[in-house]
Amino acid sequence: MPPSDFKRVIAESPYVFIIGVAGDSGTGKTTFTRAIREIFGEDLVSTITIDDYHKYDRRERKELGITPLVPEANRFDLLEEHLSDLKAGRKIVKPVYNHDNGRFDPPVPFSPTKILILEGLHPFITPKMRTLIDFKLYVDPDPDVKRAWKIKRDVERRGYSPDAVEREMEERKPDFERYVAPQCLFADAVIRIAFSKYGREVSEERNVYHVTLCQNKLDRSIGDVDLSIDLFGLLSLSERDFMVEFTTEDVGGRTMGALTFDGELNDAVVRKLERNIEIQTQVEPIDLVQSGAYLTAGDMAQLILAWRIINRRIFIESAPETAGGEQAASAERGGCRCGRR
Ligand SMILES: Nc1ncnc2c1ncn2[C@@H]1O[C@H](COP(=O)(O)OP(=O)(O)O)[C@@H](O)[C@H]1O
Ligand SMILES: O=C(COP(=O)(O)O)[C@H](O)[C@H](O)COP(=O)(O)O
Repeated sequence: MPPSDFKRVIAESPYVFIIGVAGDSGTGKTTFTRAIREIFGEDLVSTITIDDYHKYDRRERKELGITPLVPEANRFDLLEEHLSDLKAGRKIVKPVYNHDNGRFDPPVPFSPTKILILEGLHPFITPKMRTLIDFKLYVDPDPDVKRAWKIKRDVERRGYSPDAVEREMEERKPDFERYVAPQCLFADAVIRIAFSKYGREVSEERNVYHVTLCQNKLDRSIGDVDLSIDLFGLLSLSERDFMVEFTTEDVGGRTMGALTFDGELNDAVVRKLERNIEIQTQVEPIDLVQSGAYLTAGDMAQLILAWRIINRRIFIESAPETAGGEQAASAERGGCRCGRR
């Protein structure tokens, strides 16, 4: 497929490709989802947040003494129905949860786009949801990163006090461990985020993190992307600290390839890498360097993930009958999370 054809092929195909993004509150799901929308274009991508499918409003949850992490506090039957409709190209009328007041706004009409992102606490919780989702991502920041992100966001944008956020995080921990974390066993890719090894202030001031992308093996590669392309030569062009490492990691009993980045790359290096990916895959990679002269480790992980999602989408175009199957180990196996805590 010529590079420029990729978006046209998606736009013209009837297939609705669903990307699921799972993770705890404040782990970067919405931020990541926004980046994917920018990469593929607003006309092709829309997002559903699973918070809209809460069964109870904030006051009712308080009265019942349950957190939104408990599956029974959510309308997964309705969500399954809606996902099936959207996958079949049908419009839905979607509920809306309002984070400002903790209540529900009137439902809104929602039309399917060719790429649909489903993000929230439980996208992989039922077998049907797992079957409907084509690419599953689990975001897993270190507890100290998660704490810093969640406090900042909930204080600045949702009107909570830092103490209230900390208290809530503590209260939610058992339900997180029980109902949200095990979903990483179903993921095609897991993103782990730690503060930069070059210093926490580098993370806080320049948004540079130590990011590990754990991935399943590809269904079928659209060309082996050889990232070893004189990587040393490339990296020595970089004006700032940058590291890349490839290992394998145990993710709940599965061995996944783990690609770790930390630091920043300047645009000359990134353009060379992008060009190399383009030549090898025949898919035009997303132009990520437009936003600034430096690309962070997190941007780099997003680029690889976006390429991986494209790969899966092309695979489905060529073999639609194999799409959406159960791919990972059962969550019952071992009952562990991402195998690292
Ligand atoms: N990749 C990232 N780099 C830097 N900060 C991030 C990143 N992802 C999330 N954050 C911070 O964490 C906060 C919560 O992220 P958000 O995407 O709203 O989480 P979620 O949707 O999982 O609840 C954001 O407001 C932002 O401050
Ligand atoms: O856990 C989450 C998920 O949201 P997100 O992933 O967007 O943080 C929220 O706490 C609930 O949706 C309700 O929260 P509240 O009672 O605070 O409205």
